Amino acid sequence: MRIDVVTLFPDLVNCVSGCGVTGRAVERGILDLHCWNPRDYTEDRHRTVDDRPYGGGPGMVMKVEPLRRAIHDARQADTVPPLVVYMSPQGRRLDQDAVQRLADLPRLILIAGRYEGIDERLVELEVDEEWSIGDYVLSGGELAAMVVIDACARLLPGALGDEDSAQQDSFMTGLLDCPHYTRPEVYEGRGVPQVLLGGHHAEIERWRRKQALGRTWQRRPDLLEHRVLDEADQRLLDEYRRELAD
Ligand SMILES: NC(=O)c1ccc(NCc2ccccc2N2CCOCC2)nc1
Repeated sequence: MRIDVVTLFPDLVNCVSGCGVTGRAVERGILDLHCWNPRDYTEDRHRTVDDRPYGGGPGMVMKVEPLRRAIHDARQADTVPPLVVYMSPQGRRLDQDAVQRLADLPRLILIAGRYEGIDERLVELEVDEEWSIGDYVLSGGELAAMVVIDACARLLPGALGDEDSAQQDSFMTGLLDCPHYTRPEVYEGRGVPQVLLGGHHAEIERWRRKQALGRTWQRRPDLLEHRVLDEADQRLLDEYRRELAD
């Protein structure tokens, strides 16, 4: 998968290619990441990428032309047609299904805005979809773009070793994850659930599924609202709730 990011801070975005799952994906050639800086597409002496907003008001707005030229070069860098995504608080809320859809595409161009945002005519002319990583304001779109890059990279074949793919599955079920434990077996008087020490795999899987269902019901009931639990899951959830009552 190829991802191009249009950003005034390529050094920030390129951090993802230096470490972890994303770094390994880049190293393995699973993820092809490139940054394009609108400041390199200015023609004035001061390399101006922003200007004052029409209608007045605080802050500055990113100019169309430098962004447009950067996007044009990003598009031309590969024959594969890209989906152009603008990261903004006004975008649709990103969730795992949306990430899976983006990760299945051969190419993405992510636009990271700064200042108070970008000129609306750039959005009209170049942007296919607007996405938000959550209802909060960041100083720029770069961190949102890096979230998209990370979330997509994990889904690319070969990016996760087997040891991680189990982690992937638990989130793919649309449920919250179960608790995790590792050595020491007792820490400040707190032990590990006995079932995890017994090596009985069916029992362990059952316990993990029950914890995932129970925690989802307790913390994010909205995730269960549109979900019909099969009989086995419903029984596990009932058991979890009974144990809570004890
Ligand atoms: N939730 C998100 O995905 C998210 C994404 C970007 C972002 N910021 C960049 C930005 C992009 C577009 C418009 C405005 C802005 N902002 C610029 C700085 O000033 C505030 C407005 N913030 C949050």
